[in-house]
Amino acid sequence: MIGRLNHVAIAVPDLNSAMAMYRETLGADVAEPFDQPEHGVTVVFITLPNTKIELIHPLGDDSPINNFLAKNPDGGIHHMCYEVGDIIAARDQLIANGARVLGNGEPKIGAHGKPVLFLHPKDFNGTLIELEQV
Ligand SMILES: C[C@@H](C(=O)O)C(=O)SCCNC(=O)CCNC(=O)[C@H](O)C(C)(C)COP(=O)(O)OP(=O)(O)OC[C@H]1O[C@@H](n2cnc3c(N)ncnc32)[C@H](O)[C@@H]1OP(=O)(O)O
Ligand SMILES: [Co+2]
Repeated sequence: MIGRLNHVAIAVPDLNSAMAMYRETLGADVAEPFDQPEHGVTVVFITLPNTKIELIHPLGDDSPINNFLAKNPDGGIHHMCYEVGDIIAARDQLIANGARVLGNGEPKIGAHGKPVLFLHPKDFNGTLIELEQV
């Protein structure tokens, strides 16, 4: 069901210093930040030859990453995003197998303009999984 690794997301307490570290220290191709109010985060994409890194920072008081950053004040790996061909078929198969889909179960449009869903980290060895339909 899952295909390519679309991105690895890292929650960061300071977007500007994280961008500078990837751009200057690690020499990566770092894009400009953009707000995703539907998701409660500000996002910066970093393009690597084989995948992307997504720096995420809370946007608004009820950001879904607030608790994570409170527990991990230096930041940390927040989720992995895997590509799927049909997100509704993937969702229904996951639910049938007992996995918990977060939110109301309906895909939202993600940072690439494509439908995304999240799966509960407690069902996947402590890893929050994002699915993106490509
Ligand atoms: C724009 C977009 C895109 O790429 O297109 C994005 O990625 S948006 C990316 C941001 N959006 C999302 O993350 C949406 C989906 N996420 C959520 O709904 C939430 O963040 C949850 C995953 C339900 C966690 O919510 P919250 O932190 O408020 O709950 P909580 O503190 O009670 O956590 C419940 C348990 O899960 C653990 N936990 C929480 N976040 C975790 C994470 N990222 N990875 C691994 N474990 C995690 C906590 O430590 C806790 O375990 P213990 O009980 O053992 O302490
Ligand atoms: Co993501």
